Order: sequence, then structure tokens, then C-alpha cells
Amino acid sequence: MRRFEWVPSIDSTGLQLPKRQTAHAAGYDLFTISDVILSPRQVVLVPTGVRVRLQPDECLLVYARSSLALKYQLMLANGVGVIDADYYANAANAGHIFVPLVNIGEQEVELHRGERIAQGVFTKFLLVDEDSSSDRESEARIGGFGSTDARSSFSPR
Ligand SMILES: O=c1ccn([C@H]2C[C@H](O)[C@@H](COP(=O)(O)OP(=O)(O)OP(=O)(O)O)O2)c(=O)[nH]1
Ligand SMILES: [Mg+2]
Repeated sequence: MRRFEWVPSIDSTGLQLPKRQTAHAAGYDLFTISDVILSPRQVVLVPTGVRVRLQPDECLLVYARSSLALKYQLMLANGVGVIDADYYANAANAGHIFVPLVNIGEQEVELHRGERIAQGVFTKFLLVDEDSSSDRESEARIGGFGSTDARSSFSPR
């Protein structure tokens, strides 16, 4: 199974799940579900309202839309977002995908609910020989954005 879903607590009225814009596009465009204001040099975790169901050997890579930099001077603060299969429905935030955007321009930027902010590309990944990480029951993911760090982590909802 591979699909996008609305995060259960989200009001998705009038919005669409991520979609490709053309027949051969690789990226599923992700939308913001909130109006967002970004001050110069500010990083904002923009909520998409969606989560993604993946096969265990797949991840979703979140890339910028090239137009974002040109129109608004916005970049992905983390370069590329990696959405893990075990992020889906994690206990902290139900798998809600966030896009950390940074405003590198001099002007305040306003984004509106329903605007396309990034694109997700599905891919498979490889493991090293005798990889043991998937054996350990105790390693269930709870949250993202540093949740596996011993110190300071937080999980946006
Ligand atoms: O742009 C992003 C990047 C990550 N995530 C979520 C999904 C991903 O599965 C999780 C963890 O991401 P990553 O491993 O890149 O971050 P980390 O800083 O290592 O956090 P953690 O310790 O929770 O793994 O955070 C997003 O929603 N958007
Ligand atoms: Mg991680």
C-alpha cells in the first residue's frame, strides 16, 4: 500500500490530497493547510495536513518546488526532507508531514491555505548486509524532528 491520507484531526474542506500535475511528473505537490507568514531569515514548519502510507523499504523524499525560490525566496531549511515509513501514524503526531521553509529574502512572505509548497518523490532504499535495526521492537518511532536524539526533541502536531 502506498498512499497519501489526511491526518485524522485535520479539516481538509476544499483541499486536495497531494497530486502530480502532469502525466510524467515525478513529484506529488504538497499543499499548506494553513495561512503562513514568514519573516526574513525565519524557519517555519509548514503543516501539509497529510501523512503517507509507505512500504517498509520505501521513503518519500520532499523537495522544493523550483518556483518557490524564484517567486518568494523560500527554500527548504533541511535541503531535502526524508519521510520514513515508520513515521506514519506515530503516536506523537499521527504522521503529519511538515515542510520546514526558510525565507532567505528581505521581504515578509505570505502563503495561503491550499498553496503548493513542495513536492514528494517516492523511492526505495537499500540496507547494509545483516542490518539489525528492523529486528528491535523497542525502536518504534514516536514523532520526528529529532525524536531519536537523546537530548531535546519535539514533535509538531
Ligand atoms: O521535511 C521533513 C523531514 C522529516 N519529517 C518527519 C518525517 C520523518 O520520518 C521524521 C524524521 O525525519 P529525520 O530522520 O530526517 O529527522 P531527525 O532530525 O533525524 O529526527 P528523528 O530523530 O525523529 O529521526 O520527521 C517531516 O515531516 N518533514
Ligand atoms: Mg532521523
